[in-house]
Amino acid sequence: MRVHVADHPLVTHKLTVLRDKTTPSPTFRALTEELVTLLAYEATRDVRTEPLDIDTPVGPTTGLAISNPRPLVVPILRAGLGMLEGMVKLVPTAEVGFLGMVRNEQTLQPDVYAERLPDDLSNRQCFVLDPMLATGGSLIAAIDYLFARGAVDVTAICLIAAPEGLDAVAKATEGREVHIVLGALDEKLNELGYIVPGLGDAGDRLYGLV
Ligand SMILES: O=P(O)(O)OC[C@H]1O[C@H](OP(=O)(O)OP(=O)(O)O)[C@H](O)[C@@H]1O
Ligand SMILES: O=c1cc[nH]c(=O)[nH]1
Ligand SMILES: [Mg+2]
Repeated sequence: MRVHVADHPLVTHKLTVLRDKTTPSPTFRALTEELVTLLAYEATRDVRTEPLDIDTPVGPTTGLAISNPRPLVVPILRAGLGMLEGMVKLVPTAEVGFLGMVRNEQTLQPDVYAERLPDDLSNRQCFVLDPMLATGGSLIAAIDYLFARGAVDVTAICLIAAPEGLDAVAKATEGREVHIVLGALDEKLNELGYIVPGLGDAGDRLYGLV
């Protein structure tokens, strides 16, 4: 598993505002979208492309285009939905699938309550969006879904991760092509399974519902 932690002052600045408990939902949503765009730049570094011949007003040249089959972007509901617009702004030709998951707050195990993905993902590059990688249970379940359908590689974009969750994902996905792009790698998980210092419950902060 390849992990990239963004080391850029713009990312850290925006994350600092996001973490602040006084930041209201509208600002939180705007910053989440801006952050995913910055992280997507790194996450799409290995997106598959093919040469494309075009004519500029001055003459012919060969550029490149994102190859078919198009990349699949999969936000994990709810909180991952806050990252979708930022991602598709950068990769407008991507297809979008959805996975709805909620972590049981007692067992910390993810429950899948919605799934809308293409049946056949063979030869597809997939980009999973979820702001928080805590125990890793939700991301492991999402990655398992995608590989079970034939995905060839999966890149997850997360704003914040805990070291415990990152280790769990690395173990569970050994031997598979999995990349993780993070805005920050935090200190630890607390006894309730929240990332410390983290930003609290990302879904609640985005959408204000419990
Ligand atoms: O790594 P894990 O321990 O699995 O925790 C991370 C998950 O928790 C949050 O979702 P949550 O279950 O709160 O659902 P929500 O997005 O609807 O708030 C977050 O968006 C991840 O999906
Ligand atoms: O810190 C955490 C852990 C899981 N889910 C969140 O939204 N935040
Ligand atoms: Mg939540």
